[in-house]
Parts: sequence; structure tokens; C-alpha cells
Amino acid sequence: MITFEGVTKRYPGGTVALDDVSLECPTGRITVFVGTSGGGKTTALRTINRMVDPTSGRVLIDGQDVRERKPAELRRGIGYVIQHAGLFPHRTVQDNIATVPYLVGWNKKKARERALELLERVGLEPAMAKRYPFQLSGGQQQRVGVARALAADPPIMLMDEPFSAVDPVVRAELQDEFLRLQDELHKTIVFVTHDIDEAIKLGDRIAVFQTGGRLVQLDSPENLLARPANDFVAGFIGHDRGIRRLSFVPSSAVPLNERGVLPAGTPVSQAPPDGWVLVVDGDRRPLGWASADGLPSSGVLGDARLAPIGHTFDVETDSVRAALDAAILSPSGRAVSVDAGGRLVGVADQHDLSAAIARSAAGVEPEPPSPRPDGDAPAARPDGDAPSLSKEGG
Ligand SMILES: Nc1ncnc2c1ncn2[C@@H]1O[C@H](COP(=O)(O)OP(=O)(O)OP(=O)(O)O)[C@@H](O)[C@H]1O
Repeated sequence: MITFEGVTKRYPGGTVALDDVSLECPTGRITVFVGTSGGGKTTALRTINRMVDPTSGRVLIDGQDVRERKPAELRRGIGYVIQHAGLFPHRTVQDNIATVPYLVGWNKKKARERALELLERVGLEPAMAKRYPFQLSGGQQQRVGVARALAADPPIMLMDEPFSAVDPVVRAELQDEFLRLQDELHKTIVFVTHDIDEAIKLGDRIAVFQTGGRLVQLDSPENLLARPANDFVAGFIGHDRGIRRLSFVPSSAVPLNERGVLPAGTPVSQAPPDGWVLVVDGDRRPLGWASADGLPSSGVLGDARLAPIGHTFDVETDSVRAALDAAILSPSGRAVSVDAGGRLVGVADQHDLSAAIARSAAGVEPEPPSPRPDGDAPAARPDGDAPSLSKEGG
């Protein structure tokens, strides 16, 4: 646990970069510092590894004031990743990653083996080990930067805008990879960004800083979206926070039905006279939507012209936002839920989605999910391909 106790930093010349900041960054979790430019995020981050010492107040790691530790020794237990990766240009990728292991006295062979292992962990080919940083793309350099910070297996990682210098596609990949790594490694991470979407995607807890180094809200991403502390935070989050909050509501809250679901072998004469029919195969895999008024006069549903299903959602892993998106893009206006094997679980109608959304907005807990053989509770996840976002609960 990293604890800020009334931390103030006043630079010579009078700038107040941090103004009486108190907060906790829980062990094994990602705490994101976000806010306006000049709000004190980087200063706050750097008080943890003593690149900056507070004017007053204390920063503690597991109860010990960091000022009782020598900076060099302290920093060996804290990985540090910055924008543009900050790699040493004249060292190979492998030697860059092995920097801290060399410093702490590992022998060369062990340090280089560790570097190769980490290269793979962050999704890079072993062949890149011998390259120099200038021979890598920006995204690859950032991955090497993350690998270097992880090399001595520090319990704490400080990351200052680590993904800001790459294009949005690479950035999303790096974020997903980062969440996957954290699922395995459970580091205590403090992550600085000026991008609220990145904060919401990555953070277990988000600290919002306002100009003048004031911490204005410390909350879970979900609460931040639902209940911004003031107009500044609401403005910073942006207008569509209602929709974005749905990323945190599990779609298990949405009732499913099987209305209008028929096997492909059903004679068209047995189809309902109006509306849409969801045609499924013998394994209950959805094949497509058939419009009742466009059906041929004879034959079976499987012979009819079917409109594509489009997006589906999985009640075990997807959010209400994903279900809503599936409904909006579905020709029938109904969202199709399938399991991991692609088999139909049920269909969500728009009024059921609206009811689930209204319940979540009112703060009503969703119905407990029906028990499943593996006993796991379903979890919402935010948009994109990031792994489970059920971070608050562990
Ligand atoms: N070494 C320094 N000397 C004097 N003032 C500084 C110093 N470092 C930072 N500041 C000032 O402290 C304030 C906070 O800076 P900091 O870099 O912590 O903000 P930030 O929230 O990380 O901003 P950004 O998002 O633009 O990186 C700013 O007004 C900045 O100009």
C-alpha cells in the first residue's frame, strides 16, 4: 500500500504542484492519476520514488516513510516507465531490459535470460533482443520499456503516460496487454494519464487532480462516471458518461427470453405472422434473422434469406453497454446472447435492456445470476477486448 498523507509540494518560485494530497494506492491494484495539464500528477508520482521530495506531508510504502530510504535503494524496488520509453539508445533491447538486474548484481547469463523471458511476456519476438531501440516502432519501444521496468520483479510500478506517444490502435493493444500482464502479476501500479478513457479502462481507483495540485475525487471508475464530485470532474469526464457507465453493469442483469427463436428445420408455415424470427441450427448456434413478412410461402426457415446477426454478447463476460450495442445494431432491434461456444443463451429485448439500465441508474443491484456449474460469478468488462474488469472485487 502506498499512502499519501497531506502531501504538499511547493516549487521554488511559488508554484504549488500538490496541495495537501491524501490518498491510498492499494497493494496489487492499479491507481490512476488523471487530470488537467499541470495538475500535479507527475509530481505526485515522483514523490513515491523520491525523484521529488514533498515540502510537507509524507509518502509511505507499507507504512514506512520513503524518506527513510536511500533513493537508489528505494528505486530498485520500483519499476518506472515513461512516455517514449526512455530506452538507452546505444544498448540492445536485451541489455536495456537487463539494466536493473545488472545493477543489482545478477550475472550476465541470468540477466539476459530474464530479459528474453520478459520480451516474450510483453509480446515481442525473441529476435528483437539484439536490435537497438531506433530499430523498433514506438509501440515496440513502449513494450520494451514495460519489460525493463518489470525486470527485477519490483512490487511497485510507476507509469507516467507510458502509452501516450503511440497511435490509438497500438495504444489500445498496449492497454489490453498491460491489463493481461497485471492479471498475472498483481503489481501495485500508479499510472499517470491525461486521458480519462484510459483511466477508466485501466484503473481500479482513479484520482482526479485539478489545477493547483488539488485532489478532487478518488473513486472507482464506475462511481466516477455515476457520481462525479463536482462540475470540474463532470466536465473532465465528458458528456456521454451515462452510456460509458453501462460498461460496468454486467449484462447478467438483463433478462433473456426465447421469443421468436426457431430451428432452421421449422416449416415457414409455423413461423409467427409478424416480427422477426431468430433462426438457429441443430446446435442452437444462431444463423440469422428472418423477417416474418419476407418469408417464402413454403419450405423451411433455413431456406429463407437471413439477415446477419451482427454483434452478439456473452452474459458471463460482457456489459450492458455491449448488449445495448448489439441491440442497436441488430436488424430486429433485439440483442442475441451466445456462450463461449457460440450457442444461443437467449435474446434481450429493448424494453428489458431499458429496465436493466433504469435499475442500474437507480442503484438497484442486479438479480443474482443463476448458479452455473463452475460457480464463477459473471463480470462486466469495458468495451474493447480488455480482459475482465472485475478488478474492484479481486
Ligand atoms: N521542477 C519544477 N520546478 C518548478 N515548477 C515545476 C517543476 N516541475 C513541475 N512544476 C510545476 O508544477 C505543476 C505541476 O506539474 P506536474 O508536471 O506535476 O503536472 P502534471 O499534472 O503531471 O501535468 P502534465 O499532464 O502537463 O504532465 C505545474 O504547474 C508545473 O509547471
